[in-house]
Amino acid sequence: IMEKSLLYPVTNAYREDQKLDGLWDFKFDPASEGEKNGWTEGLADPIEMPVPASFNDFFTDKDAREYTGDFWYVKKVFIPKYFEGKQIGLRFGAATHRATVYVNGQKIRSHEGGFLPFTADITGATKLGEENVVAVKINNELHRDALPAGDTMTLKNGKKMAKPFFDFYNYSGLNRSVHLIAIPKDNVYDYSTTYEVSDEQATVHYTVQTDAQADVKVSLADEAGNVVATATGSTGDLVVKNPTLWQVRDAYLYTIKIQLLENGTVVDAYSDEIGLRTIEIQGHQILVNHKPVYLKGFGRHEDSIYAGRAFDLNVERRDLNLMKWIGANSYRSSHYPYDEQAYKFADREGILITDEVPAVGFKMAAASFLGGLDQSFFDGDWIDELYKKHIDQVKDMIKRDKNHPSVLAWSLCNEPDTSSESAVPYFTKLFNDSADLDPEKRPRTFTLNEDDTFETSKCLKFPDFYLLNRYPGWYHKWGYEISDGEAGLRAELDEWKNSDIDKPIVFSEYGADTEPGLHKLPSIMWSEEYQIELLEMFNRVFDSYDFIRGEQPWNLADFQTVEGNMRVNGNKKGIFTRDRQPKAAAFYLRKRWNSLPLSY
Ligand SMILES: CCCN1C[C@@H](O)[C@H](O)[C@@H](C(=O)O)C1
Repeated sequence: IMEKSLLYPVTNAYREDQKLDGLWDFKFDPASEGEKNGWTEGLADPIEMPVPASFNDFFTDKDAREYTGDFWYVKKVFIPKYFEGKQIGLRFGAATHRATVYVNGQKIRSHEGGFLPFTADITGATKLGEENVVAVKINNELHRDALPAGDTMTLKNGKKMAKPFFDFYNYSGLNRSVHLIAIPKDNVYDYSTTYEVSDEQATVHYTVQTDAQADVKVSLADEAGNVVATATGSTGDLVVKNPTLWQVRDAYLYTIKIQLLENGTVVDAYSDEIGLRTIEIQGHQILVNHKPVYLKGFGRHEDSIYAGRAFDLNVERRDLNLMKWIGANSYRSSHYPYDEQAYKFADREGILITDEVPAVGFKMAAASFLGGLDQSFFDGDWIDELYKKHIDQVKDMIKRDKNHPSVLAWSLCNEPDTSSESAVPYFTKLFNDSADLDPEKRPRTFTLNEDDTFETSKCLKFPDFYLLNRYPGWYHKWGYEISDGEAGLRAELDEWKNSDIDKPIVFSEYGADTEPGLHKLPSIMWSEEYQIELLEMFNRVFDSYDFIRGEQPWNLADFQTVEGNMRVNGNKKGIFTRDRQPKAAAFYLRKRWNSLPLSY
């Protein structure tokens, strides 16, 4: 059935894709009475709610902005007669954090996980040539056995409140587009590619997945549309002479075209843009097309004013221009998989992405920083249930994103508690169960925070390269003490240097909250001058160790978090403000990064 496909929707001679963006009827359901009261057929006195968007920041009253629990979206959708004989589906880019889909009052399916797509097969529930009622019940509560990890508490006044174990606001809703799709009964439900490249020749080993008894024809066209290779069969090789490889900050995209034929007649087709390139880790080096790459970039968030965590192509265009302006070549999709369009954009711009699942907050220390307990997260009784959701979302992330040239690596967790032995069985399973998911076998890793050093982490054997999150100069040894912070950082890196570990290290987080426009001579914390001094300290250290192969300060831009005495209307570690304007550090980093080779 179509629900197993995560292929991005397309419109062509055999398939149709209609975006259902716009205003939906919306209503909170604090008593979870929606089904009982017939909300699957329509909402009484609804609010008009934009999709895609988080609902939170549209509201003027705090109960609505902070609302935690069930809520409904309902929309009348006309389904044309010419969909007759096709498989008809609703494809959700993301429903945060869990959803149940109804059509004309009939329950179709549920889905858990607010940052990855799913399709509801509505073929049997639709009336063709008429309006159909689509109803989606969403819940945005946080739990320790779900991703991203947190708690949901009930206040004395009976209202629920999200308690995230992570440092980004629990923006919720239909944060990405909903698509009405129609595909042939006999269809391509997935494909994958692996590569061998040299300057003289590139080979694309492809595999096409279909349940149909059909012939498969595959062709590869260059940017001018010239067919450069063809093949037949559900697996095969496309050989390209004198290929134009996909390079970092110098992208080139070919179009792979897949056709299904029955008795010589094409019954389905699917095209996609791919890049001919390889990714390897060799010793301390990260290689793209067999050449070392040095990562310059950021941790990011899908975050902007008005629509919260909605994917916004306008913001993505601006962010990629900022990254090009500053000399970046990469970013981490912290702390969750982003909308597919972000990867397509990065494919075109030659930007490398470390793709991260929302396995964030797996650390009670973070929780205690945010109000949780102080114990090893992996000793919790919630671990078995959590693991099921965790590996399920790793599988979906890799299945969804595996064909993007921009994807460099998979980050399977952000800052887990790896200093306790109880993390080892969890990570053993996680790395065993994820070993064969990516046909290209790209590197897998997770971020290590201050408590998880060379000395203390029990899980250093798992990552293919290391992502270090380090905050001397901010969360410890800050201000005038930063010289001790530098000494401590050097001491730890000397341990890595003197160890037998021969894998690359990328600094995936470091930074200072900075209030734009705050200037002080000499510097103080929160001033723009201090943010630069902190970056200068880290860069002095990076330039002292040749196994450090990437620098990705936190964060590209300021972003929203829970309110708290440690946050001034969100996290201000941005090199750019939330409205994407430069702090002084942006000009400092641009100077440094443009003095390094563009992409290597
Ligand atoms: C020490 C925790 C690691 N890191 C996670 C990230 O999500 C936060 O925004 C960042 C910070 O606190 O600025 C810290």
